[in-house]
Amino acid sequence: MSPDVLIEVRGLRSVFGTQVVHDALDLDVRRGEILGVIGGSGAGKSVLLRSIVGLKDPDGGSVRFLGKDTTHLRAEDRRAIDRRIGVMFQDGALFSSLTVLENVELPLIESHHLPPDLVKDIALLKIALTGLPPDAAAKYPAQLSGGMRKRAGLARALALDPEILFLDEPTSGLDPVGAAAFDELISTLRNALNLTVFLVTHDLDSLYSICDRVAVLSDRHVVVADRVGAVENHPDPWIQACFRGPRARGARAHRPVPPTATAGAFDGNSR
Ligand SMILES: Nc1ncnc2c1ncn2[C@@H]1O[C@H](COP(=O)(O)OP(=O)(O)OP(=O)(O)O)[C@@H](O)[C@H]1O
Repeated sequence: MSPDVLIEVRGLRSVFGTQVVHDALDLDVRRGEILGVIGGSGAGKSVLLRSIVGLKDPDGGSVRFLGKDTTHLRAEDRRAIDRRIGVMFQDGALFSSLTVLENVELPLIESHHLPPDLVKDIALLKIALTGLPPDAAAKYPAQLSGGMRKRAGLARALALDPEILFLDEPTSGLDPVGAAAFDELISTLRNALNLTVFLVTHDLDSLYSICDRVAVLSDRHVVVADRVGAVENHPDPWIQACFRGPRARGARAHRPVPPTATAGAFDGNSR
């Protein structure tokens, strides 16, 4: 396994009853990249994310994290890998009975034996990193806007200083300005914190503006994983329908010039 590959998925099979969601699925996640994962509704993007982060056992094949097969780990080794992974689910998946601060403190309390004051300081730092105002820390999730809840979910995903961040449709439900700001935040954090980002999305603007590579799920496997400029020319019918539509034309037209800092963070960034 190349040292540039952080996660290697090989021959993944995922089954629910009689439904085969993934079959012979291969995918590499390279260190430092923002990998966009797209596909039609029900193509298996979220199940793939859950399989990689250990929330669903593969029904076949393997998931390797830094060369280590994660499917047959002792609990202690699983916890060590979990500490290197941050996950932000679509709705933020915050505990409604806890404040934002308490939500972000929780993984720190569960994983480290740190003094309460230090836990609080680290959590407040993560909250600030995501651009939330200081008064958001004391609020409950129901008192926040959708965009603020997503930032709070991101702060919690960053709590343990992960190497790799998994984001499940982070811009869904945001207005275009809020979605663009969230994209920029992800790109900035990737560069500042040397993160690798696995981004499940339906948002074509995100693909063009921040993703180094795009993996397309169709027909139970990854049809192509490449720079967006190469993916959009792939002959797969779903890809053609996706990238030839009016929304893709709009996203391409607004493609920003990649910042030089982004280019430096990932060698393969050559959109
Ligand atoms: N726990 C589960 N039990 C049974 N079926 C499941 C379960 N989780 C997912 N599935 C099925 O697996 C398939 C893939 O689901 P998944 O959520 O990964 O799709 P997706 O590509 O993320 O879709 P969307 O873009 O709509 O969110 C769907 O048909 C879904 O119904």
